[in-house]
Amino acid sequence: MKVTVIGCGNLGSAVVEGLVNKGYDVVACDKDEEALDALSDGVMKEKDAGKAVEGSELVVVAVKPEVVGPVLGSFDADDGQVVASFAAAVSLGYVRERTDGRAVRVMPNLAGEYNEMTAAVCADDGVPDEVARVLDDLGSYVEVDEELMDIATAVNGSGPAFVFYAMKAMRDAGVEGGLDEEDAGTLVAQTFRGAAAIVQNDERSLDELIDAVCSPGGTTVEGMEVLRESDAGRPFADAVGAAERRSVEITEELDL
Ligand SMILES: NC(=O)C1=CN([C@@H]2O[C@H](COP(=O)(O)OP(=O)(O)OC[C@H]3O[C@@H](n4cnc5c(N)ncnc54)[C@H](OP(=O)(O)O)[C@@H]3O)[C@@H](O)[C@H]2O)C=CC1
Ligand SMILES: O=C(O)[C@@H]1CCC=N1
Repeated sequence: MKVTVIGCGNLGSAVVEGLVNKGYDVVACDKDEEALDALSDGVMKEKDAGKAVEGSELVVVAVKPEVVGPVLGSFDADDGQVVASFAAAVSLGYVRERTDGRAVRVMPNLAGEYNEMTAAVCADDGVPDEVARVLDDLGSYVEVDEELMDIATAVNGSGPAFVFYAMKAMRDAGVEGGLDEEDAGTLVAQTFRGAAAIVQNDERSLDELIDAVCSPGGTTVEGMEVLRESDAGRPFADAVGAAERRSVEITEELDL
């Protein structure tokens, strides 16, 4: 399957590389030559969006929200092509009005590069097969009503940054305690990965899993007391709330 990705910055390049990993024919389009040069050799590179979308079943638009309109105006899609906006705050209706292709709104994240992304998707008549296949190959997806895209953006689009912040705090504490920075980084990264694997495979709730780690009279219970007393979950919830509000605000400010 041929996929065109327009906008190959932080997010678009991750999507391109994730698709290359899975053997897709990928056409990368960016106005910035350096962004194209940084991509894998197997990728077709094209600066002109009109040429880049020719023959592609799926066109991914991964530019900043304010550039989505001009980009959609720079190529003609037909109704046999799917045009998926991967931009925050850009409504499905905004895309639909600017393309003859089938419009889809996706909120992805940077883990697409390693085929570990999860995405939230909304579309008019269910998720088109082309999008379902690509998102499955990049990781996984959930279909949500459009009114939930702002909170989904905060949770899974912005989410990796919040997780990196928590990881940094734990790594730095490890270094402060005497661990080598690289060793601490390895321990923290695999701890997050392992914890995620448990959550994805175990039927116990998050609270039950916390209890499973807390041996009576042991070490974890002391750490959990610190987290609970300082209500350490609150700033994370507030961060998600702030990101959600900003998503709504961008849509309103730019009439997207
Ligand atoms: N970064 C992330 O983790 C996530 C981002 N997103 C969404 O992805 C989109 C892109 O974000 P991000 O990758 O961070 O942004 P970047 O600025 O890193 O990437 C955007 C790229 O698009 C290029 N570009 C701008 N105008 C055009 C054009 N007319 N034609 C082709 N390419 C163009 C930019 O070039 P130049 O730099 O020269 O302007 C740049 O290389 C945003 O809408 C964002 O909401 C969604 C989820 C996660
Ligand atoms: O920060 C942003 O606006 C984009 C959308 C989600 C992640 N990055």
